Amino acid sequence: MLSSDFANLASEAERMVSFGADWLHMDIMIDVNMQDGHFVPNLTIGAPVIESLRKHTKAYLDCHLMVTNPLDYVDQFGKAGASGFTFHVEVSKDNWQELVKKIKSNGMRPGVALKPGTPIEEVFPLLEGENPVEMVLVMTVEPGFGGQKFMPDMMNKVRTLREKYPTLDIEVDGGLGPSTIDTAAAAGANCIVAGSSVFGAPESAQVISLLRTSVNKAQKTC
Ligand SMILES: O=C(CO)[C@@H](O)[C@H](O)COP(=O)(O)O
Repeated sequence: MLSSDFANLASEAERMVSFGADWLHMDIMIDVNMQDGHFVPNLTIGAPVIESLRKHTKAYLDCHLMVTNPLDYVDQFGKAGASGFTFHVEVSKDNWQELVKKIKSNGMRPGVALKPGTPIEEVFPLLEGENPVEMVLVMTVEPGFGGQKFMPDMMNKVRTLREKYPTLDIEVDGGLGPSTIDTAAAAGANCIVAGSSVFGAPESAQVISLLRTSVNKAQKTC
């Protein structure tokens, strides 16, 4: 939803659901009380906006927390009605087990994300054991802004994940659209985040349908 009209978020959400979106991907960029800056060079929305939006939609709110201390936000987002809570592995190597437990106890689905420069091996521990994350978000752009160019090199990460974890939900995020979806789907991605290619299209519903068809051809959708 980063590409949507934030002044009309509820109606934009309803519009995308009516066009066939399965999930609404919410880019959360809200580091506060940070001495050393922010996890990403941008600010967007926080839990109060999720709480307001939840009053207008039953859609799955797939929250991607691009923040330095995700543990600080779990309770807020759970109470606000978030469906998925995806944190970054770069800032949770020491406390991901606590994070996953807290996310689940708040009724949300835990996911882990990684930036383009982070090796895929860094998420493997979070997929093992009795309390694993349930989705991996492979960033295909540097997080912080929509409308950037898809990074095809990230598909090696998706292929590696798909081979190792055949039933895992693998989400890709950044520069996905009609010209890049087949590459991502063929690599094994089954959850597709698309902002500017959908919101910027004259026929958004057609783009959503094209994305889904490509993934269905390659494998099942998430
Ligand atoms: O998390 C991010 C950006 O930080 C992504 O969700 C982008 O917002 C995707 O936008 P498009 O590349 O699809 O326009």
